[in-house]
Amino acid sequence: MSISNELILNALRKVNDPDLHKDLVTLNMIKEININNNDVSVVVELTTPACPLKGKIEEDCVAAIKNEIPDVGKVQVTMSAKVQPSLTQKMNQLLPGVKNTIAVASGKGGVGKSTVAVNLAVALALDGAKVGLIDADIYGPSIPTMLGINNKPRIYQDPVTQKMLPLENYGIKVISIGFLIDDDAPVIWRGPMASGAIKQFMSDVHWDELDYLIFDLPPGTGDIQLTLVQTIPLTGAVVVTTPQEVSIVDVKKAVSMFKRVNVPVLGIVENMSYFIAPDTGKRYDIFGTDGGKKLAEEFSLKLLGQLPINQKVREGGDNGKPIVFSQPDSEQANKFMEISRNLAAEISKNNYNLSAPKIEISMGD
Ligand SMILES: Nc1ncnc2c1ncn2[C@@H]1O[C@H](COP(=O)(O)OP(=O)(O)OP(=O)(O)O)[C@@H](O)[C@H]1O
Repeated sequence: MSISNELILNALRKVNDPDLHKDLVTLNMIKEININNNDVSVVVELTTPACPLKGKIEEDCVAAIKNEIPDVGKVQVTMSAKVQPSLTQKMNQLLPGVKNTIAVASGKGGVGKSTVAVNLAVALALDGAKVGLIDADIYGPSIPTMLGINNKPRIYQDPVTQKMLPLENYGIKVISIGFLIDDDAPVIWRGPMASGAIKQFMSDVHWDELDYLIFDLPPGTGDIQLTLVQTIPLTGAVVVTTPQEVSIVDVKKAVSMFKRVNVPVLGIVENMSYFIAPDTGKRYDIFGTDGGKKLAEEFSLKLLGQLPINQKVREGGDNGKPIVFSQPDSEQANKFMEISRNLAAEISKNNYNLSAPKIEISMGD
C-alpha cells in the first residue's frame, strides 16, 4: 500500500488537542506533510509555543500514524506554534501587532505580583514566545530592578515610526512607569499620571509583533486600577495571592472588579504557599494552607499553580536575574515554567472558545 497525505490525515484525525477537545485536522493544525518512500514527516502548528501538552501531542501523533499505517517507515513529527490573537486585540488599534494582553493583579501589596509577572514573562519567552512587559505599578515600580535594568535608562526612538523603543533583557521587551515618573512624585499625582503613561505605553511605544504583552498592575482595587483595566483592552487577568485569609478577602474584590468590567480571570497563582527548610526538608505552611486553591474552586477559576517561598526567588529579584533564566533546572524555575504554560493554555482555550463559530441547533415545530 502506498502512503498518501489522505492516509496520514486520517490517522491524525484520531489525535485530539486535549485542551481544545477537537482533533488536530479539524483544528487546522497540520501544516506540512512529507512522504519519502515509506518515511513520513509532519509539521504540527500549536496555538502556543508554551503548550503544556506539547510532548504528549507529539507522542500521540507518532503513535496514531504507526497504528493506522502499519507499513510506515520512520515517522518524524515537528512541533511549531502560532499564537492566535484574542478578540479584544483584533479590535485594538493602538496595539495592532500585539496578540494578547494580560494583566497581573493582586488584592493587596507584597504578595509577589511583580516577581510572578517577571518570571512568567521570561518563562514564556524561553518557550519561544514574543513577550513584552509593562510595569504599571505606580506605587513601587520594581520590574526594572528585577530585570537588571537601571532605574532611568536612556530610551531610544525607532527611526521609522519615531516611537519609543522598549528596553530588552532576558528575551523580553520592557517599559516601566518608573522610567517616566519622578520617584518623589506624591501619590495623589500618580493616578492621573499613571493612566496617561499607560495610554502612552500603548500608543507611543514601538512594540512591533508580540504574542503576549503582560501588565504588572498596582496592587488593590481602587479607582486607579479600575481606570487602568478599562483603559487596557485586556485578553484576561491573572490574580496573585498568598494563602492567607487577609489576602484572600482582598483577592475576591479583585476578581469581582474584573468581572464587573468583563475581563476574564484566566487563573489564580498562589504564591508563598509553603516553605521547605533546606536543612531538614520539613514543610512549613507559613501563611496557611491552600487559600488560593480554595478560592479558585469557589469562583470556578483555574489554579495556575502554587509557588513555595524560596530564598533564591527573592535573591533573583534583588539581583536582577529572574530564577527561570539564571537557574532553569531548579524546582522553583520548573514551577514558574509550569504556571506560564498553564496560563498560555488558558489563553488559547479562551481565544478558541470565543472565536469558534457557535453551532445553532434549530428546534423543529
Ligand atoms: N516565592 C517567593 N519566595 C521568596 N521571596 C518572594 C517570593 N515571591 C516574592 N518574594 C519576595 O517578596 C517581596 C515582594 O514581592 P513583589 O515585589 O514581587 O510583590 P508585589 O506583590 O509586586 O509587591 P508590591 O505590592 O510592592 O507591588 C520581594 O522582596 C520578592 O523578592
